[in-house]
Amino acid sequence: MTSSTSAALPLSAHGWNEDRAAEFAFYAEAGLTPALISRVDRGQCDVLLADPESGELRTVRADTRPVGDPDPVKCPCTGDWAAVDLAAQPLPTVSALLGRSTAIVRKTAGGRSDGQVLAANVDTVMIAVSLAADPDLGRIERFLALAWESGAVPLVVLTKADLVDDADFIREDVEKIAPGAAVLTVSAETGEGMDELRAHLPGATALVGQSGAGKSTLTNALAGRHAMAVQETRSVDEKGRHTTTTRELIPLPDGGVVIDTPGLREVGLYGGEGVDLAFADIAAIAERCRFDDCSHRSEPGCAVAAALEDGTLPQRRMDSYLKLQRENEWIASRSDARVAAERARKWKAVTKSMRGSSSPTRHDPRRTR
Ligand SMILES: Nc1nc2c(ncn2[C@@H]2O[C@H](COP(=O)(O)OP(=O)(O)OP(=O)(O)O)[C@@H](O)[C@H]2O)c(=O)[nH]1
Ligand SMILES: [Zn+2]
Repeated sequence: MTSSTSAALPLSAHGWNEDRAAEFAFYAEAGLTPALISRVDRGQCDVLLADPESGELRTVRADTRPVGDPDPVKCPCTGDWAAVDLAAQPLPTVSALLGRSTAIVRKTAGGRSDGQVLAANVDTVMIAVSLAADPDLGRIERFLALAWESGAVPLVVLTKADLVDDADFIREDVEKIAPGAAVLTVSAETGEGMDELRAHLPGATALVGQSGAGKSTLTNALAGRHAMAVQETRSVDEKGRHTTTTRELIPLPDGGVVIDTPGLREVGLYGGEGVDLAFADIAAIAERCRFDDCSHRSEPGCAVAAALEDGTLPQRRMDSYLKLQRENEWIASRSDARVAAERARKWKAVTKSMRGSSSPTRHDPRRTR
């Protein structure tokens, strides 16, 4: 066993594995320590690491400025694995980030087309939905698209089952809009469904959902301690103050981690295949269309139109699919425009520097090389 893996031993229960150790070997030679980012603030973060002396898991404050990036998606985020220089003064520094196995990326709130990483390296994205109000199917579909796109496995958890009599009926409705994902009902209050939930959560889990959905309550139940503050009143469901204000990673006593995220009001998608995965049932129907490139508008032999007609595919779900697809296309076109603008800017800089270095023997830049 190399010193870098033995030093990281307590981290093995929380996601450190051979792939990460192999990627880290380079940094181990430079004397850096492997660490898991548990929360990020402006310019600094908390990391979990194995204390080099005692071998115990310990939280350390570190400077993140060396790994800052103009692209917010590349900035350090909760769940990232990092190489930390513990000897740096006045504060340990994060010298590098390891590659991410998964990342939950949403479009930043507001009109901009930047991405924002909610959590990195999670195996499961747990979508918490309160049973205290009628579930908003469109919103769940949106969260599912975000979850599928992350590369992790989505899991829908209907919370506060103690408040309703028809939890199982609601679960059946939600299962219909969540192809490929498990849907569970739980109550943190009575403990109902909690064992089944635990069985679904090996490894790293991120909790997403609206404010008041019960994410922090679930995090505390899973952690077996009061790790996160919980809303005081129960009447604020679906609106109300946001209790959780930062994304926080909590190591679980039996291994694995949970990342609690603040309630999300706006969940803009950030492109990719997530929408198609979330609506795999529609893709399956479309395979039966007569034409391979059927637009499902007016073509003869359109299986999607037939499914809408006979009600096997609800119009609401089709509309939701088209809406999320359009949103994704908009983001894709925006990032294409951004790439083109970036390229133009670089080209301008290159030609400018060529002009600046003009000499009597200057060549036509198009003909050099
Ligand atoms: N009856 C009942 N109430 C619950 C249950 N789980 C959570 N609650 C209540 O729901 C409210 C919101 O719970 P939180 O855990 O703070 O919700 P959150 O999703 O973390 O909210 P933000 O931190 O704002 O994103 C609190 O008053 C909880 O006590 C449950 O299983 N049953
Ligand atoms: Zn069709």
